[in-house]
Amino acid sequence: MSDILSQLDAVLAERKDADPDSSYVASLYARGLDAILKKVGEEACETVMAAKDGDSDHLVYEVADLWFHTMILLAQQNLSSDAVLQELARRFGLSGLEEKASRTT
Ligand SMILES: N=c1c2ncn([C@@H]3O[C@H](COP(=O)(O)OP(=O)(O)OP(=O)(O)O)[C@@H](O)[C@H]3O)c2ncn1[C@@H]1O[C@H](COP(=O)(O)O)[C@@H](O)[C@H]1O
Repeated sequence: MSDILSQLDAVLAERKDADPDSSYVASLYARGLDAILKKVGEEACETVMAAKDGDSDHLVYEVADLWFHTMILLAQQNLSSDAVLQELARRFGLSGLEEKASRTT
């Protein structure tokens, strides 16, 4: 299923050259970083509210919106979901409690 992330990454990269009037993603790029960050913040709040509702379909819908907008943020910063997947892979199997205890700062 992570294939959809790489397919979407490819679309998000293509949209950098697209007409903002013909693409939602291109319109967000055109509005700039602050507009993208505002959408990420809104979608994070909507995710919290959906979780509190206890409606699992609604929660999945809102998390999809949040992932989508964070992927736009990564693309705008010349990154992709692959960097995040690699970071999660690096952490895999590393206990969060042990990692916290090993921090020097
Ligand atoms: N996955 C998505 C996706 N998820 C959500 N959205 C859009 O994100 C927008 C913001 O969602 P909201 O629920 O906040 O809606 P809203 O309140 O009306 O939005 P705003 O007025 O605040 O912008 C809506 O227009 C949704 O349709 C998406 N738009 C596009 N994609 C993917 O991105 C691809 C490229 O899209 P375009 O750039 O539009 O061609 C598509 O083929 C899809 O694969």
